[in-house]
Amino acid sequence: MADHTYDVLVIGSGPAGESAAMSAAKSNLRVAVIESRAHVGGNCAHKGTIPSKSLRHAVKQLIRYNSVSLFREMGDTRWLSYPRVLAAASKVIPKQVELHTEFYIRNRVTLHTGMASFVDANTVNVDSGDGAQETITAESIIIATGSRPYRPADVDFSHPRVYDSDTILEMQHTPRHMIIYGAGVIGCEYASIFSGLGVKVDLINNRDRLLSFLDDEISDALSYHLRDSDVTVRHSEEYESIEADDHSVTLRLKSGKRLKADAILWCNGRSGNTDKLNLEATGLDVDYRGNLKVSQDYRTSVDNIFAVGDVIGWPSLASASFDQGRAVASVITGEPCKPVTNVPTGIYTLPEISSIGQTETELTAARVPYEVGRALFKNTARGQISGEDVGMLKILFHVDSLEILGVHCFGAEAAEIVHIGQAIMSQSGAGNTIQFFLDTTFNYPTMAEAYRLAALDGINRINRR
Ligand SMILES: Cc1cc2nc3c(=O)[nH]c(=O)nc-3n(C[C@H](O)[C@H](O)[C@H](O)COP(=O)(O)OP(=O)(O)OC[C@H]3O[C@@H](n4cnc5c(N)ncnc54)[C@H](O)[C@@H]3O)c2cc1C
Ligand SMILES: NC(=O)c1ccc[n+]([C@@H]2O[C@H](COP(=O)([O-])OP(=O)(O)OC[C@H]3O[C@@H](n4cnc5c(N)ncnc54)[C@H](O)[C@@H]3O)[C@@H](O)[C@H]2O)c1
Repeated sequence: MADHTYDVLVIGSGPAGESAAMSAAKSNLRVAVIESRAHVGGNCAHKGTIPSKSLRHAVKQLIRYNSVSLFREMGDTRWLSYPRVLAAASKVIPKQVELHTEFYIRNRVTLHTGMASFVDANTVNVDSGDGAQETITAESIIIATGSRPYRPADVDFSHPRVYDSDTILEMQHTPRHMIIYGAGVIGCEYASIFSGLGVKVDLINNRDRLLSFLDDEISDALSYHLRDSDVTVRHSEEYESIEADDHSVTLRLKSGKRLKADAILWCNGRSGNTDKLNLEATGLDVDYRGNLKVSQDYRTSVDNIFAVGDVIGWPSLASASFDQGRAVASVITGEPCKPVTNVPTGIYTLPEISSIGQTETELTAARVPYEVGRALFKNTARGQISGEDVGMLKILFHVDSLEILGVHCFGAEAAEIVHIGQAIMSQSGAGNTIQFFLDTTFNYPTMAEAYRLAALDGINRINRR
């Protein structure tokens, strides 16, 4: 049994754990990371963000090949199987692992491979699974163990027709018809992926509209485009039972409906990875989803134990997890903590969706006098040239001060485009104004032109009053 002592011990090597470890190491602290998987990168690189975005990219390329008339001179439209697209998409994972492994080497962060469990508030046992055990002590411990798909006990996930967002990355055939249960971000993204491959999709939503945190117009646009891609969205439904046999899977809904398909993808929620940590040894409690509660500076109720990333719940994004990791390292090194707020939304459906700031519904409820400036991608030169002309940029701004209050976008590269608006919104005082887009010369033709068009549209609406 080996013993090690560090200033900071991080459990988990996803975006939250990695950025906490690298930040602490750069402040000359002795840092170690424990990771149960053989490779670093977390669920982000192996099961979540990276494989799903890579799959979606491959599908998008296929759709493009099949829809652009110029390519017809090279041959007929093509169909690719899910395993084939998956194989192409999976190539990015080892590249990610290599990239992230280098960070540990360069920053002299020691990596221990095995399952971590607490012995006490400063001591963690690492079980490598082959009988070897290590004991590690550290002054500060950061829990960054992430999350996994939530699996209700009455659904048989061992059946080869029943998948969740982890096991779908092992599916070795292409269903003709798929049910996606849960229309959160993961469900909507996979609905785009499978419908893009020509799979008939039934998307079951527990709520009465898709992604209800989005601006209504954007949510409606997503519904329209999913329908247009042969996805049947069923709102306000809940499952009664899921039964699978050799030939099909049957989903019974509480409303009395019965749906049959070749496979079902369960996308209804996630649970924090805390069950293996032996938290009893520290006195820490978790909520019913296995998540830890932290204060503004990411400290748990035990003074030297911190938690960041998916294991603390909302917003459960890789983007936010990276920043939470850096923030917690600054707390440990005694610097002021910058809590991670104002996180943009980037949803990689087809079409892509992204937003920052308030929605029309929120502004109306708060009685803020606002105006809307819109630009349709089909009216931009870049959109017309690229053929990616489905989409819209919408800027919400205060009618008196012209302060930008929200930016909502759907269409090609929406997740990139939103950052221009975010940069202006983050300017203090009079720096945050829609006027910026009228006073600044942008490259042409670019999708950024949509900001100028939207600003002109908005200002013209005010001038017409
Ligand atoms: C399908 C899908 C798509 C997504 N797409 C996006 C996206 O487009 N953009 C975005 O910003 N976010 C996205 N997310 C969310 C994003 O992946 C997560 O927010 C992010 O991975 C959380 O990072 P983390 O560091 O908290 O944990 P994770 O990435 O979950 O990593 C935690 C690590 O801890 C390890 N671990 C767990 N328990 C122990 C233990 N006891 N001992 C040792 N090691 C342990 C795990 O093996 C894992 O490697 C997506 C998620 C999913 C599922
Ligand atoms: N592009 C992106 O940014 C992106 C892509 C995919 C996933 N994600 C992140 O992954 C997270 C999970 O997404 P999702 O679509 O699975 O779920 P979701 O958070 O939208 O939840 C779906 C449903 O499951 C329920 N639920 C969640 N956890 C549960 C639990 N442990 N027990 C019981 N019910 C539970 C929720 O209340 C909701 O009704 C999201 O928070 C999202 O931010 C982000």
